[in-house]
Amino acid sequence: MKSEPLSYLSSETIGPWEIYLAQVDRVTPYLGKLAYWVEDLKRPKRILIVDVPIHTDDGAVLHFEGYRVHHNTFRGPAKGGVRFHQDVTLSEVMALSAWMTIKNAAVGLPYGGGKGGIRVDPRKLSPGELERLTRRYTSEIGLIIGPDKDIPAPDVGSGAREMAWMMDTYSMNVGRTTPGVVTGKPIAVGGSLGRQDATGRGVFVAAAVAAEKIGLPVEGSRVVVQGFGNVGNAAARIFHEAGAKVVAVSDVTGAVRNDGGIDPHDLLQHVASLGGVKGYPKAEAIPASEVLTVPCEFLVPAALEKQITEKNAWQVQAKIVVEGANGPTVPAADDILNERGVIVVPDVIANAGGVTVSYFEWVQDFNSFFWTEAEINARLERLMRQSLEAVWQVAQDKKVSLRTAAYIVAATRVLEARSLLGLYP
Ligand SMILES: NC(=O)C1=CN([C@@H]2O[C@H](COP(=O)(O)OP(=O)(O)OC[C@H]3O[C@@H](n4cnc5c(N)ncnc54)[C@H](O)[C@@H]3O)[C@@H](O)[C@H]2O)C=CC1
Ligand SMILES: O=C(O)CCC(=O)C(=O)O
Repeated sequence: MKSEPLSYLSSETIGPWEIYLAQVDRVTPYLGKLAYWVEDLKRPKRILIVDVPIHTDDGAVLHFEGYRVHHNTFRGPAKGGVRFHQDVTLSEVMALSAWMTIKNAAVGLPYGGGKGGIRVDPRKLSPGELERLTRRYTSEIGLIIGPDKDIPAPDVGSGAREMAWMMDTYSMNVGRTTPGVVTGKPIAVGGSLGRQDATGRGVFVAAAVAAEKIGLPVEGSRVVVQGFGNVGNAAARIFHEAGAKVVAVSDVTGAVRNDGGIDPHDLLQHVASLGGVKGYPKAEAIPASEVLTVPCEFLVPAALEKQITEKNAWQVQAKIVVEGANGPTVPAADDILNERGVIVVPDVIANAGGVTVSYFEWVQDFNSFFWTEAEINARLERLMRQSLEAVWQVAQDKKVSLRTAAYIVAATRVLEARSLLGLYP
């Protein structure tokens, strides 16, 4: 794979939306006649900013800012998660929605791209306050969501519980039970088996396919995971079950390392009782910033954007970076890793397992007919394998990084749809 030009964009100044635009600029020369339509990729179709007021438990009124962005709907309804985090910005939600467009197209799901978020630290709200926040937000964005318009799902800070509240609020507002309005719901209200672990499982499959390509055995390999939430902990468990050794893990509370291996199931119990990996007694505490540079075969960033930058990319000691998170690597760091021969399996493929099983959930909800977990996992693995194999081939043929190759596949699908739909009038 040939290296691409070093980027002038510094991680200090670049925001998530600019990162996405830089990624689109890199793919444009490979789009042939479809480049005529590339501006479509650079503009979200629709942005909704909402005020979300709630009553706190002590009777005060608090206001939060919420967003729902439809980046694109050429290939189907918008689809993507909802983030509850204190640093959520419109630029971030725009980028996250655009990455959904690319991801859904890269794996061939019949969706456009959307994403939502509320700037809130959910750890500071009681369960009652969180429920009121989620319900009010759902009503506020109710105009633009729906099973055939835009289907939210979990992202950072939200999970099955919030999806149940969203489904119930939407259902109340439209007067009928509507499971297909959200995915990632609890099984009891129309959720899918396998969705909980699907993103982490997809990360594992992507890692295994990339490893096969370079003759690297997963069994006995070392894995480092940044972020031990839905994606990170599932990925760690599945790697561990496949015989890999998880040697370092971090989350917002801190980082721990044990070169002899950490049992992610045991770590999960520690996190469940103490709220984070900090203080895990069977590993050594290390500075959180060091986790990305611990020697390993697989590095799985599974937290937030802009973690691998031009500052630490030289020190990354992994053979393969598998992006569980969205946007963890800035373009300048992509170039450095490429230069150093570190393979980066990009977010838009590596973490597509979540939305893939969301798609299965949506299909099951429409049919009111539910599949077994074995069927779901097998279909997930097949789709992830096929998608990464196709992207790998493009990367070889065009001599580009896997990220640019994934964008070539995805942008071609999105813009082909645009060219067929035409412009009105
Ligand atoms: N939940 C899903 O199905 C999908 C999630 N993703 C992406 O995966 C990433 C993680 O999402 P989830 O696991 O769902 O979120 P989560 O809320 O379940 O977990 C986030 C984890 O990241 C940790 N974290 C936060 N800031 C950190 C920091 N500065 N350093 C280290 N760890 C930090 C948190 O402590 C927590 O362990 C996000 O980028 C998200 O967009 C991508 C595809 C699907
Ligand atoms: O499951 C989904 O619909 C979306 C998951 C998501 O937000 C993502 O892939 O980044």
